[in-house]
Amino acid sequence: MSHSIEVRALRKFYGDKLVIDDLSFVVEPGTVTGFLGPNGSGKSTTMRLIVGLDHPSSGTALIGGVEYTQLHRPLLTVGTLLDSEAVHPGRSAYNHLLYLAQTQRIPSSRVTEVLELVGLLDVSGERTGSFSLGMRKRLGIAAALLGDPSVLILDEPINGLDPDGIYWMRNLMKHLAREGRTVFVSSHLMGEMARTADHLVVIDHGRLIAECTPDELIARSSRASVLVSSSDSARLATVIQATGGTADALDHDRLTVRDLSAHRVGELAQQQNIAIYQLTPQEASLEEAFMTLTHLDDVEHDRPLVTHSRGQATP
Ligand SMILES: Nc1ncnc2c1ncn2[C@@H]1O[C@H](COP(=O)(O)OP(=O)(O)OP(=O)(O)O)[C@@H](O)[C@H]1O
Repeated sequence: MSHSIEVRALRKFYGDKLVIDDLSFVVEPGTVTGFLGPNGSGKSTTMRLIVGLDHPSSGTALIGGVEYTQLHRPLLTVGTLLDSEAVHPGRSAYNHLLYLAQTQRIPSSRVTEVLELVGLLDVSGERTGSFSLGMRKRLGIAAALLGDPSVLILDEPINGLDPDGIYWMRNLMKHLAREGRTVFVSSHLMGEMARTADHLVVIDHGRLIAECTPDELIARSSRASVLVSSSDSARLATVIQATGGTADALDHDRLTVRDLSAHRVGELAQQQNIAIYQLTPQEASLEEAFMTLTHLDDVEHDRPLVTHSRGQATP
């Protein structure tokens, strides 16, 4: 059975500092949900609250309707890869996983299975202290998958991986979601999230600012633009500005135009007898959309971009 993650009116104070501020969102099974936010916005804290490593000041974080600490054998429901997870450097990969398996009465045959799944079977007898960052991440994923859980909570799993490792992790997360699992993953790498995530939860200063698909976030961005190369950039820029657009020179014959469509720019150039060499709509990247969203003022943050009905689940 698959479980969703449901965060409701979550607040967390550290001393008198409010770090998580009335945060609510839902993560559904069968999807990779990216958890985005600037440094210090509260992603790791939220994940720690979900898995009971810290207590909320108020509000709830439920997995399949119950708190993590109420789960009887948690590794069978939730697999985690959190930054803080430490592995004893003197222990072999196999023994590390075997120890974890024994704490939850998971058969040792599963240890071999997950080692094979993450590509560490050949080095499973080696001490983890000699492992590269990529190998340690794979070992962390193996530990997360040990109990064949329906929910995976992964904090920055891609950070520090080489291109092969990123490709492997991306496909693994998609595969796990296709199997019907709930995959909740934080990342700083917007390009990766655009390729991997079906849904996004975006926070800033501990508050929800968007719960939507990557495409919806990009559509919200005001950074969409048109790249124009022409025979007279300076004159075209003047006309564009007089018509309500903005035009920034990229170099002597190219402009980046905002707030006017490519169609309109073409018409204006024709009216002015300016030759157009190139006219290309530029879709904002997820990174640009994210920058736009996280630089909105507080008033606009009071109206988060929630385009999915799961954001309105019952309290
Ligand atoms: N145990 C703690 N005691 C006091 N403050 C804390 C504690 N843990 C986190 N914080 C503060 O809470 C805020 C959110 O931190 P958190 O690590 O959750 O953010 P993050 O979004 O995961 O950041 P990053 O992307 O840089 O990892 C930060 O201001 C951090 O300093």
